[in-house]
Amino acid sequence: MTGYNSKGDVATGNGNHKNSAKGQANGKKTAEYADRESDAMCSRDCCAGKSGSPNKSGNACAENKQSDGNPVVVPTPQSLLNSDNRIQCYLTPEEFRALRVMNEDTYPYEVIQEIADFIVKGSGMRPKIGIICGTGLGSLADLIQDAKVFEYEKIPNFPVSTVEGHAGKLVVGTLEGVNVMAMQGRFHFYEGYPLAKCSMPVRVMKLCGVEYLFATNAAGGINPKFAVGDIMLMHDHVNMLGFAGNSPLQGPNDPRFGPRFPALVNSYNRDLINKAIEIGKAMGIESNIHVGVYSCLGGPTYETIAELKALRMMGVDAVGMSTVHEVITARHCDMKVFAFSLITNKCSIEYSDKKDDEANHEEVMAVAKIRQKACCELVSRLIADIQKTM
Ligand SMILES: O=P(O)(O)O[C@H]1O[C@H](CO)[C@@H](O)[C@H]1O
Ligand code: HPA
Repeated sequence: MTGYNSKGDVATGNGNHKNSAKGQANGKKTAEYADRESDAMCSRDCCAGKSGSPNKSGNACAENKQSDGNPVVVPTPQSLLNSDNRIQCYLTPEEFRALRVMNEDTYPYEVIQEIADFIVKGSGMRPKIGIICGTGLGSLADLIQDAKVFEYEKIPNFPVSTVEGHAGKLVVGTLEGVNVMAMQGRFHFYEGYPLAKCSMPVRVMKLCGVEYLFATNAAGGINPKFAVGDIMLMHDHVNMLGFAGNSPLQGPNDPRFGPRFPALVNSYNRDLINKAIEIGKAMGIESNIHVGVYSCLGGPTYETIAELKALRMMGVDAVGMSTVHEVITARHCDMKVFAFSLITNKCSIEYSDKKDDEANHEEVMAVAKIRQKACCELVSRLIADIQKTM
C-alpha cells in the first residue's frame, strides 16, 4: 500500500483538532500520514472565500445550514493537517493495524496465523478438509454436523462477501466423521479484492491444519458435450488472469507457506478424481460426470462469443471467475486439491439474438439450487472415502 508512514508514537485523527489533543492525552498511539497534497482542495466559491483560501478548520459552507442554523462543517484535507502539515486521525492500535491489513494487497503470515488461531480456538477443532462452496452451492456447508458458524464480518481481518449466492459464513464441524471447515461464500477478483486477498482463506485453512482443499464452482460449459446440470471434475486449468500478469503469489514470497516458484503440473489430485468418477457411477450419474479443463476470467462480465471461441481453441471445457487462484495458493502450500465445476449454463459460440442464450446470474443460481443435492452427495461420499484412509 502507498502513503503509510507509521511512527507508532503519536496519535491518529478523526479530523478534529480538539480530539487531536485529547487523543494524545489519552496516550493513544498515533499514525502520521505524510502530507502529499497541502494545497487547498475545495475550489467552490462558498468554501474557498474571496481570497480562494479555505477555512483551516474545515469547509463551513454557508449554503448548507443545519436545522439550528449553524453551517455544516465538512472536514477537508486542510482541516486534518497539524502544524507540520501532517494529517492526523484517531485510531486505536487495533484499528490502525486492521486498516493496514485492509489496505495491504497481501496478508503477513502473522495475521493469517491470528485468524487461524481465532477459528481453531472458537471451534475447538483443527479441520483436515477445507471446502469452498461455489455460487448457489452453500448447502455443502449445511451437511456439517456440530457446526460452529463464523460470520465473515466477525472474523478479525477477514474480507466480506458481496455476491448474491455467497452467504459470507465460515462453518466448522464434522462431515462423515472428518473435521472440516467450509466457506459459504468465496472472494472474487471482480469484487475489487486483489487475488492474494481472494485466496487468503486458503492459507488460513492451511494454518488451521487443513490438508485437502475441495473447491467447487458454478461455470459455463464450453465443451459442446456438456449439458446444464453436469459436473466437471477439474483436472487442469488455464489461468487467464495469470496470462495478464496477475497471481495470488505476487509480491514477496514467504517460504513458510511455500517456494518462490511452485510447479503446477499435477495440481488436481488424480486419486481423488478417480474416486469421484467411481462415486458418480455408484450414484448412477456417470453420464453427467466429465473430467475437463477450467479457465478463470476476471469477470464480472460473461464472455463474448469471440472469447469463448478462443477459450475452446485453447482446450478449455468450462469457464468461470474463480477457483484458479485458490488452487494456486493451495498447491503453493502443498495441499491436496480436488475441484469441480457445476455446469450451470451452456456457452454457445454461435451469435444469436435470443436473450435466452445469454448467461445470467439468476439462471446460474437456479441451476445450482436444483443440482446441489447431487453435489452434496458427491462431496460427502468422497470425504467418507478419505476418512477411511485417515
Ligand atoms: O465461481 P463461483 O463463485 O461459483 O461463481 C460463478 O458464478 C458467478 C457468475 O454467475 C461468478 O462469480 C462465477 O465465478
Ligand atoms: N461464464 C463465467 N462465469 C460463469 C459462467 C459463465 O458462463 N457461468 C457461471 N459462472
